[in-house]
Amino acid sequence: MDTLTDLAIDIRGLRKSYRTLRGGQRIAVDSLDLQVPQGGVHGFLGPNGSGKTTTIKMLLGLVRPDRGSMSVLGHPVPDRLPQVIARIGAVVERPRFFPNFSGRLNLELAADAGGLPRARVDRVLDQVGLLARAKDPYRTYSLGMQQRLAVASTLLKDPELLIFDEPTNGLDPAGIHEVRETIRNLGREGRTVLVSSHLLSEVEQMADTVSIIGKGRLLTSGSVVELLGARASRMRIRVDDSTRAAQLLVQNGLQVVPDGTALLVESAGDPARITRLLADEGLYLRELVSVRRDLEAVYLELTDGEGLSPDQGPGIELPPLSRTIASRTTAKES
Ligand SMILES: Nc1ncnc2c1ncn2[C@@H]1O[C@H](COP(=O)(O)OP(=O)(O)OP(=O)(O)O)[C@@H](O)[C@H]1O
Repeated sequence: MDTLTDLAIDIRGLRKSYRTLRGGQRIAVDSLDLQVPQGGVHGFLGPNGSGKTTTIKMLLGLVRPDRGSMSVLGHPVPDRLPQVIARIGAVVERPRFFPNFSGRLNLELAADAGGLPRARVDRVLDQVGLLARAKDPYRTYSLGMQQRLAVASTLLKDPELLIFDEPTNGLDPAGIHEVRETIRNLGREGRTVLVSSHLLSEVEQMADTVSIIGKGRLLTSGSVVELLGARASRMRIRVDDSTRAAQLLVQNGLQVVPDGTALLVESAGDPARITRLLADEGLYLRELVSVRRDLEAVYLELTDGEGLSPDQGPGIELPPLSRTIASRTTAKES
């Protein structure tokens, strides 16, 4: 995401406020910066009410921003939206299809309405894995299938950029899996997909890059690997004499933080080195756990911070790791 031309979406300083019933003001989106690189799946993450839908609606010209600039595929929007809309497919609200018509007929009608060739219908049904059920009435489709039909209808015009607002909301695990796979495949085809969600684990599984927002502001963004990798080599160790162990590790150039009765070793590298350093001094590990930072932990740290005050700008530093999930190698020597 380096140069402007690499960006599918570029949002700067976007703001939208709504009037409340009591005559006050609710800021839905507040000085938001969002850069989405071209190609692949970009997760747009934030808790409920953090401004994702409002942002997406502004991008699509459905809601007028108070201020800020937006460009999509190199065109400033909303001014140049008519020039670029044919290259964008979006599913923002629950799609409406005729319940008694088949999936195929529904798409044929959508193709006719959009002036698109009916010949594309079977191709897009195949892309979302619905070809085998194309003849069945829409009302017999599961929620996951209904959502995939909505995705198929956006694919009719073969868009470069796809925008999905919480596409797995209300789906059961099987439906979530189907929709997730469909989205992943679209990213692999080289399209750009912006997908909003409040579910980190879900985005972690389908996104290449991610932006996390809270209270209408960007908290952090980057590749999923970068965000997860930042503290990937942190280890939690437990020994009987943790004071001596900490001194020894620090003397050997390692950064050590107390964690209850355990010690956290930053950038620990090869666990064998720690094991050896300690054992050479007669300190034996009771436990060694590698602590992997997953997106869920990053998200919790950043948004848990509902204490985030309105004047805190974008790109705040990640706070120290207070919650860690995952673990998984436990070596015991005693
Ligand atoms: N039309 C509106 N009138 C007044 N307030 C609104 C309107 N639309 C959104 N809001 C408020 O703006 C804030 C952001 O809402 P938005 O729907 O964009 O968040 P979101 O991140 O998409 O959340 P969710 O996942 O729950 O939809 C919320 O406080 C919401 O109540």
